[in-house]
Amino acid sequence: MKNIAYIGMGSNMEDRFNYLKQGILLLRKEKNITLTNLSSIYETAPVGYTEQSAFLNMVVEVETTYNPQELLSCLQNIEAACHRERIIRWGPRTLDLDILLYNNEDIKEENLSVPHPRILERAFVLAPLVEIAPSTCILGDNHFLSSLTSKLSVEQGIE
Ligand SMILES: Nc1nc2nc(S)n(CCO)c2c(=O)[nH]1
Repeated sequence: MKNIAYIGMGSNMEDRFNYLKQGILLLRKEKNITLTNLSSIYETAPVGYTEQSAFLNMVVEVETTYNPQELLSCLQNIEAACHRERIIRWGPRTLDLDILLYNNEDIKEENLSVPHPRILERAFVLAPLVEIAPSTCILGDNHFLSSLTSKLSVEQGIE
């Protein structure tokens, strides 16, 4: 069973570009993951914890036979291989890999929420995501994020 997932990638420590490249190379080595699309790389100002360097962000589309927990574990192993140390929770990192979307599934588990809970607040995620997967962000169809977006719009009285 092939699953489609979108993974947010970010780095703001040391050689940021090389960490993104390393992350992509390690993803490509995974036999249960096929990279099917890569966004451009965006340089973005830090949000949340702003006392840190600018990030390089991108989003990759993958096909995978991993279930969400297996995919999460794989991404955490790749982060560790890129010397990811969680010193300050929202602080600088060599490589950050977040599951943004997994099919159209709504996952709420102790260690995993998909769609990513802050996806709609983060231009550094939405810009690369809409670049490679516009249908995930267009109102009107039944894609889960669209329904999330439209729900947010209604809640905020936009519509
Ligand atoms: N621009 C930008 N700001 C951020 N703040 C946090 S936390 N992060 C890490 C997101 O998991 C980022 C990021 O990747 N990019």
